[in-house]
Amino acid sequence: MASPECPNPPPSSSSSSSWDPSVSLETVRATVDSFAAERGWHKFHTPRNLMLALVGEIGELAEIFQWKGDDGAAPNLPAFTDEERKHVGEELSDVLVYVYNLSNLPRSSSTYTIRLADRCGVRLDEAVMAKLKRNAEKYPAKLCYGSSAKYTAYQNRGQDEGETATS
Ligand SMILES: Nc1ccn([C@H]2C[C@H](O)[C@@H](COP(=O)(O)OP(=O)(O)OP(=O)(O)O)O2)c(=O)n1
Repeated sequence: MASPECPNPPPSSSSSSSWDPSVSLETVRATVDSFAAERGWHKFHTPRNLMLALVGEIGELAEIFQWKGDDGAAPNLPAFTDEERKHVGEELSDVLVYVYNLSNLPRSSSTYTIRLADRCGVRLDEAVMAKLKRNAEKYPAKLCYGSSAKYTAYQNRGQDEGETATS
């Protein structure tokens, strides 16, 4: 039986951004897995620690949206500066990285992360690859192997030893 016609059909897509198909979620997962292995960090990436890290990154994301109001945080983020928009992409990337490490979490969590980026007009495919590169620079394997300390703990030591651990 034919389905009844919708009187006001929605537009087929409201998407303002796109996704490079060469950046797959498997690329993100595998890159983070190598990143953790090269630093001896699998022992820190327990479900408990990843869940807490995920909540922390969602808090950082929420902070950028705080006080913007409904209109300011409408699709494509009209009240956000370019810097804030870039920051949204970075925090969404961290959320995606941690959600995807918690592979037992419902995949709807990554769906919401990707959908949110799309509605913000943020290219999450580009942002997440840039953030993964940045993470590797911030946490030089030689300096942080086997340690769960924040990158700020290596900054001075890195300069002394000719390594980079930039903020
Ligand atoms: N033990 C760790 C530490 C970091 N990361 C990765 C996942 C995130 O993508 C990013 C998080 O790094 P930071 O904890 O340094 O947090 P931020 O990048 O948000 O830096 P800041 O808190 O200075 O804004 O690095 C990880 O996988 N495991």
